[in-house]
Amino acid sequence: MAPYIPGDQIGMKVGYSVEEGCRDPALLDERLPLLQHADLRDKVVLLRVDHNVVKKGKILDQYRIDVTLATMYNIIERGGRPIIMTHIGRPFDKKTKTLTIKKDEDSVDAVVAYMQRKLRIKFAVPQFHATEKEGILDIDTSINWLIQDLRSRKIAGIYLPNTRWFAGEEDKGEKMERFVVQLAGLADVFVNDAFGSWQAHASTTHITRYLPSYAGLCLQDELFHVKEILSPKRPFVAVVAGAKYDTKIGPLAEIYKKVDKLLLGGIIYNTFLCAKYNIKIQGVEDSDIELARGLVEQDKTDQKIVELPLLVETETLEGRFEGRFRTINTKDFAAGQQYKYVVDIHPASFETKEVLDALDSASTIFVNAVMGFMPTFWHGTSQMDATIDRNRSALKFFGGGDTLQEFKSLHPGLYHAALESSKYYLFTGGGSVLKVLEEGDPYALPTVKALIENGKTYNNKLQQHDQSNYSNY
Ligand SMILES: Nc1ncnc2c1ncn2[C@@H]1O[C@H](COP(=O)(O)OP(=O)(O)OP(=O)(O)O)[C@@H](O)[C@H]1O
Ligand SMILES: O=C(O)[C@H](O)COP(=O)(O)O
Repeated sequence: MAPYIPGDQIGMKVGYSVEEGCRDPALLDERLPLLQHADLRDKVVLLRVDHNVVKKGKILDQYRIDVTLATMYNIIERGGRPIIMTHIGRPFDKKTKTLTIKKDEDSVDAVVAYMQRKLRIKFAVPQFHATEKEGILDIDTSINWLIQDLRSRKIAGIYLPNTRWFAGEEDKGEKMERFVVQLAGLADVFVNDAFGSWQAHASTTHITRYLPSYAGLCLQDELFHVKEILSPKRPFVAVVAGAKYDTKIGPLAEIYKKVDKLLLGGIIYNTFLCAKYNIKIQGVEDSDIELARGLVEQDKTDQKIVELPLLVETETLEGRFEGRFRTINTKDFAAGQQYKYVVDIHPASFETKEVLDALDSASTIFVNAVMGFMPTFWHGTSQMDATIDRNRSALKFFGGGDTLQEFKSLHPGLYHAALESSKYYLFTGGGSVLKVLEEGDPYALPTVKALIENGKTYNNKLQQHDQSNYSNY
């Protein structure tokens, strides 16, 4: 406890301040411009968050929203007026190059409704004209009406439509430039609080070229904690599974060098098995199998990948129908064989000696893993969570939108205990942690690098006033 002495006039103790619960910003790289250092009074603040928690129009786990509320409170308490934005899902199909807006599935409405219920304040969501295959081409000037209401405090905030509904968000050329300039024109300051959204897109990275930009409080926390797995206590085991093969196979090769053991699941594992055993699994693309060959070669000598031997094969993705799914064993794989969809790791895989040895002896475990096709094939993920929890002494880091969401829905008690436990840390982004592990440096994430570059340009100096009042947020 420290005495709290208000102003200069009184000069005596009239209360005390509680030190606990505030992170010391000095523990972060000093090149990173921090929200605490921004001048926010009467400024419109464009805040990028990762509220990518909506599945088919519903929120399954609010964690990623809740951890950004401190940043929102900080902005509003210091006189800023927020325009919030997030991506939801992957509406742009890289293969067909079409952007499909599915209002019932990937709009921000469920997030806005949740925040309004939670905070009892009102947000407005602007509507823009969308084309059929390219999404929204322009932010039109009708938004100025909402900005007027925002400045005059008639509304508490503006929440933009899904950033990936905009043609410029993932573009690399003119459409991106146009979108970024329009976005920047809405605000005075940019704050990035989206640790999970590491990909260099318009609203995460390019926007920093046009506005003074700062790291939000959630991003700061995540950068602080991710350092802990860059120098892990060994043995270090990573479990990587799920669906995002395209963005995760690259980092995996580097991560392989850094771990002692690696367990794979989901589409990533299917692809690896196709490359290793020269088999075919329905839905696994030949081009992806080629990308996995490097990992197979690497593992012939280093033997770090612990095989989960029993898998679940199904004839249909429509459901779990008796007689239409079966257990298969990697021991039976022979070159040239063809399998239907492989949609889960059989729970018994986690009872084999090799797997138990790896997980029970680990001192650090990183989990970015949904083992099966959800919500139907959940059994492998459930067993994985339980097996990992048996190791009471290891530091356990879970990261990823779906990873956390499934952890919560399959083991609600354990999930809530993990939130409070010093042996667990839950990251909002799984792909981001993989990227940090690949780069070996949290400040090398493209989004974070952009903030640092911006700091040099705008020379975001800590103001005396802000330092005394806000450096302990
Ligand atoms: N064998 C499989 N076949 C098809 N889909 C699978 C399979 N295994 C897992 N999945 C799907 O993978 C998805 C989760 O993967 P994803 O890579 O998005 O993980 P994540 O935890 O959200 O990480 P990140 O935060 O990096 O996105 C789930 O929707 C699940 O249904
Ligand atoms: O869920 C996630 O991992 C983040 O929101 C990032 O999503 P992305 O991999 O589609 O960029």
